[in-house]
Amino acid sequence: MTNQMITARGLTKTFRAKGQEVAAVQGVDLSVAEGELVAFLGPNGAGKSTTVRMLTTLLPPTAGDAVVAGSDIRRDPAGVRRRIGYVGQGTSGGHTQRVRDELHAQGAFYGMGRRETRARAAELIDSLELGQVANRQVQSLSGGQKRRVDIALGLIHRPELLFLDEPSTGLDPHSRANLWEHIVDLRRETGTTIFLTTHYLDEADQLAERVMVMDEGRVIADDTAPALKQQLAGDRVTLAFGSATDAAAAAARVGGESHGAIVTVTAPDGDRALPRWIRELADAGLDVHAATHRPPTLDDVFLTLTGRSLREEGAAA
Ligand SMILES: Nc1ncnc2c1ncn2[C@@H]1O[C@H](COP(=O)(O)OP(=O)(O)OP(=O)(O)O)[C@@H](O)[C@H]1O
Repeated sequence: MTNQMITARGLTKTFRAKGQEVAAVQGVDLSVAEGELVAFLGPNGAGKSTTVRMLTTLLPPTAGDAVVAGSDIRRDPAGVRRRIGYVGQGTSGGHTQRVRDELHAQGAFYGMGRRETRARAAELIDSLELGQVANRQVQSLSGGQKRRVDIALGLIHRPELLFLDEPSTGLDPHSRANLWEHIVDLRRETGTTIFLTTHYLDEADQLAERVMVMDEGRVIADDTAPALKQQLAGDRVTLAFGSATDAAAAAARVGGESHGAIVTVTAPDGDRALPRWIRELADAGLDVHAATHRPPTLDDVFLTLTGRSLREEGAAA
């Protein structure tokens, strides 16, 4: 049987701020197996960071329990902290120390010996391609380099489980892609279990073996990205007609929606259904002038589940 690295049951956090209650996390159940790379996806304010802060023992839950890397978060928080790495949002913001010294200090913090710390720091500097900047002050680095230093700091004590809270927020697309490559490589080399939060759909889609979608304090979906897309969204097919009347008649036949002369329809195997629809509609005297087909995205999944688009919310934020 696979060992579980995280098991949480009924995890709940209610904040009281200015006389108001905020139900940030509402009874979350989750399991992460050893070696998995899981993305925790959701819009701003969904409760992702609050969940991670409870799992990493930075915040006591209002209710519920969790066992993380073999220790109970309430009974043995020190045990959890010893075995996990945590990279928060903007951890190494304004450090005046050099990269290498920062890593050495972190090793000492975890009680590692001098020789072991130095060897481990050198290894991480190498695998995260920080060699060129190892003697520079952290505060002088680019956003992408700083995030790689954050990850090295989180990994210095060889944790079994690494939490990355929005690792690529604020990075340009090139630096984000570069950071993902490093995360994937590290994972392949070390087998570290990784739990990352993100509100980037493509990040969750490309990086993670499993995606948990969170909204308004609850986990509303939990599966692989292809399974979520297939089960909850389906292919999106768009058909164009010569008139709104034709489109309305066609929509009724194929089970889609018409907007002016355009029909949109969602189907599990839209690519295969398309030629059949075109034939059947032509037989009924409804000429398809143009047709497009696109596979579903995680945003379609979120839209199906919540009626809202995560992409628009992300853009608004
Ligand atoms: N210390 C706090 N006091 C009061 N409310 C809080 C506190 N921390 C978080 N919240 C609220 O809890 C909810 C969940 O916040 P959380 O930061 O967990 O969301 P998130 O999914 O991580 O969002 P983001 O993607 O913006 O980081 C939000 O409504 C937030 O305003």
